[in-house]
Amino acid sequence: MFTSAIILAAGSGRRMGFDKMTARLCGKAVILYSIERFVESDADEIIIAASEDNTDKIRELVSENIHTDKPIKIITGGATRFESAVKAVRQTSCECDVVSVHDGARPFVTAKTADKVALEAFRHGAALAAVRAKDTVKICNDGVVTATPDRSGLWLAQTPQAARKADYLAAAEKLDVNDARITDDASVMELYGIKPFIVEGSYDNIKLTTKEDIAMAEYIIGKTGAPKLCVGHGYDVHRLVEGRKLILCGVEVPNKDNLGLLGHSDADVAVHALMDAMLGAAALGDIGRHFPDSDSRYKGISSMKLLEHVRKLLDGKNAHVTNADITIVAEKPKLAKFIPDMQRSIAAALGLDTDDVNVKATTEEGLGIAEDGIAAHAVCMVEKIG
Ligand SMILES: Nc1ccn([C@@H]2O[C@H](COP(=O)(O)OP(=O)(O)OP(=O)(O)O)[C@@H](O)[C@H]2O)c(=O)n1
Ligand SMILES: C[C@](O)(CO)[C@H](O)COP(=O)(O)O
Repeated sequence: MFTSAIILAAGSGRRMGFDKMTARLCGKAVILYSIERFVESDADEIIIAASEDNTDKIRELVSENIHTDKPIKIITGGATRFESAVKAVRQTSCECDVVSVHDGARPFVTAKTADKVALEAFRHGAALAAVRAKDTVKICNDGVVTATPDRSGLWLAQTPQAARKADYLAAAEKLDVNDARITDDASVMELYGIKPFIVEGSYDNIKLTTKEDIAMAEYIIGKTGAPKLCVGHGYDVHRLVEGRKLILCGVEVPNKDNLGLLGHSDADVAVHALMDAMLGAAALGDIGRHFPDSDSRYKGISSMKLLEHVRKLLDGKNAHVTNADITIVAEKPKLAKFIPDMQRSIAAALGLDTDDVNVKATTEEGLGIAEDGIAAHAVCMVEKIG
């Protein structure tokens, strides 16, 4: 069974008041929670329907945070949820048997529920995650109750909602995208004549619709494992010699004395200190252990490449840097005018805002090690989830 997961992120967030897909929830963009669960699931590919306004940001979030061989495609959604879903289904692989549509606004789906819904859709034609109604439900007209349906048969629909691709497309052909009865994918299948199978979901699989839902989502994250904050510190020194490039925080610093730092890699002492701080916070050792100078693969390598690798090591532990502060200790050359570029370079490498990265330079008043070399200290905060 080939399953295509579709994550809907093309809504306008009108009731929330801002784009909820790219907003951060405990430090992580909302859309990333669902993408990670579908990467973990048995789905064979992921199609994200984004809006014209959030496509670039979502593309950036995916490329910086999601490391998988699973194909991920980002398409432009439509004016309604149904239209976005249909556009995405049309972009699935020709091998696809089952399409499983999920609201990007439901960050707490689990891979297990996603797999169960897809499997039951393959067996029964359509399936959805849902929970039993806990409250008594009233049907009203003109402000007065006209009926109280039997609660034992009432379920609250969640996502994912899945169907066989061929049936979903055939149903879409027959239906009007603006049909007010279509509030979810299960109703598409019902109107087509297929009875969706219910997979009992979790009350935690809430949809972020209004601002109050954010507080609930933070509570759920706390319940399932509050993010733990860990601090890390790194320190490094390299000797200054003639005839090498001087690279600091990934930025080349030209200088009249033609001085650069000596080392097995490009000897970017500031990035080395930062990597040690990150590895320290995540209890992953130090750069000597991960990139030994006896290994020829690292000869002359850009330390920014090593930083990319360290970031992936942290991702593997569900750990993300939330801010970094680097102090470069150098008597020469003067570094002030290069600092904004250094901050931008580190922020881009770590997927942070430039406001979350600080680089500063100081001397040792001619009293210390910085006479013949450059040293760097770095501290960073790392948030570990789960
Ligand atoms: N044209 C649309 C409308 C909605 N959605 C997606 O469908 C899901 C459920 O929609 P909802 O919670 O209503 O999101 P919004 O449409 O963004 O919210 P609002 O109705 O308040 O504008 C969300 O993941 C949303 O991004 C979509 O992909 N395309
Ligand atoms: C699909 C859904 O999440 C099931 O509960 C819901 O119907 C989406 O509704 P919205 O009007 O797009 O918020």
